[in-house]
Amino acid sequence: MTFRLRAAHSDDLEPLYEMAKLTGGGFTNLPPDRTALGAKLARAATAFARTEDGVCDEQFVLVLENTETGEVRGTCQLFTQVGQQWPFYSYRLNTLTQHSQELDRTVRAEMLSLVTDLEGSSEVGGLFLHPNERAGGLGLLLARSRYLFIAMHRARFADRILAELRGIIDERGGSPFWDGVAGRFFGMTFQEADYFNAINGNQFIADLMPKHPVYVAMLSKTARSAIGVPHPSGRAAMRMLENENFAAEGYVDIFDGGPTMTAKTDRVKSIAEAVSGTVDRVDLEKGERALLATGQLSNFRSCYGARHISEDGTISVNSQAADTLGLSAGDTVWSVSR
Ligand SMILES: CC(C)(COP(=O)(O)OP(=O)(O)OC[C@H]1O[C@@H](n2cnc3c(N)ncnc32)[C@H](O)[C@@H]1OP(=O)(O)O)[C@@H](O)C(=O)NCCC(=O)NCCSC(=O)CCC(=O)O
Repeated sequence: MTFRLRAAHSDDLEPLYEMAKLTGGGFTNLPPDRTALGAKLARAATAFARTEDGVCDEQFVLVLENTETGEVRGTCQLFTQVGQQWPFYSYRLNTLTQHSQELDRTVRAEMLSLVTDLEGSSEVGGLFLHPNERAGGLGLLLARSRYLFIAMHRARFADRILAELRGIIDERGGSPFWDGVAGRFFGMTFQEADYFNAINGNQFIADLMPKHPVYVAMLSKTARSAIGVPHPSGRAAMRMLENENFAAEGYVDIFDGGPTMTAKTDRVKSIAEAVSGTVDRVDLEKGERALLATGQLSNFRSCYGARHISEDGTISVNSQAADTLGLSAGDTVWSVSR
């Protein structure tokens, strides 16, 4: 079976909707709502169509396609500049240390402070692979292809990049962090808020969120233990982010407490190691396993393959990858070791 990533277009609405229904909720970037997904695809079409360089508030959607059946089996997204239309709020976990001489006691209090520190960053998100295709390396293809896309369109992205991981959700679909923090100010369950959020965006959360720092010690044990902890199904995503040099630096989602991971864009491993070259031969038999990508914007496509980089910088690729990407000698290809 051969898989290829490509730019999403409006015909991908139904498969995206079918996948969105499988996420189990709380997955902000992939709501199971045709109107919201259609708007996302329209926004991506505008981003793919703009050819000037420079960072502005845009969003790209990519899909993973089985090249034999044409079926869409996975998706991922890139946001170039968060916090432009509305503030991008996060909770930052801070520590306040105080000392009493009379008691000879030092007390450390952890606090969650509402901040907009990450405003202006780029974001990767909406990573989803159909459950039947998991554990075979396709998740890595999906995630890492985005970094090749960034390397290939570097001027369209900011110098810092973030990824938000979904937080803990209990058996009833509730969020212990929501129940302990924001939920107290909204008069809504997490599921109601999640649904409203999927359809209308999360501005209402920012509007009604308490603006003062929250002392962690005053939260329930279940809310406390959800701070900065990813949903179990997000562990693979977290592992992949860590492998790319992203780190959790104390920022958590104001909604579900899930960790926000950040990195300097040029230090993301797959971006730093991505190289471009002109295709020499397309019949390579033995080479280094690699991710290969080609094409600009709406014509972007990527897949797994094999490469050999010659001393003059030209690159030979295996015939299957060349077929999958439609490559011939003289084309430009970007690659990174697998
Ligand atoms: C995240 C993906 C796409 C990953 O796909 P696969 O499970 O097929 O992954 P894979 O390619 O086989 O493996 C990727 C890497 O994760 C590791 N891995 C796999 N399962 C793991 C687990 N349970 N705990 C820790 N690590 C795990 C593998 O060893 C491998 O790392 P090594 O190579 O080191 O062995 C999928 O699991 C999925 O769709 N999950 C449900 C949706 C979801 O939670 N998406 C993330 C949302 S968060 C988001 O979108 C923001 C983050 C982002 O966009 O990057």
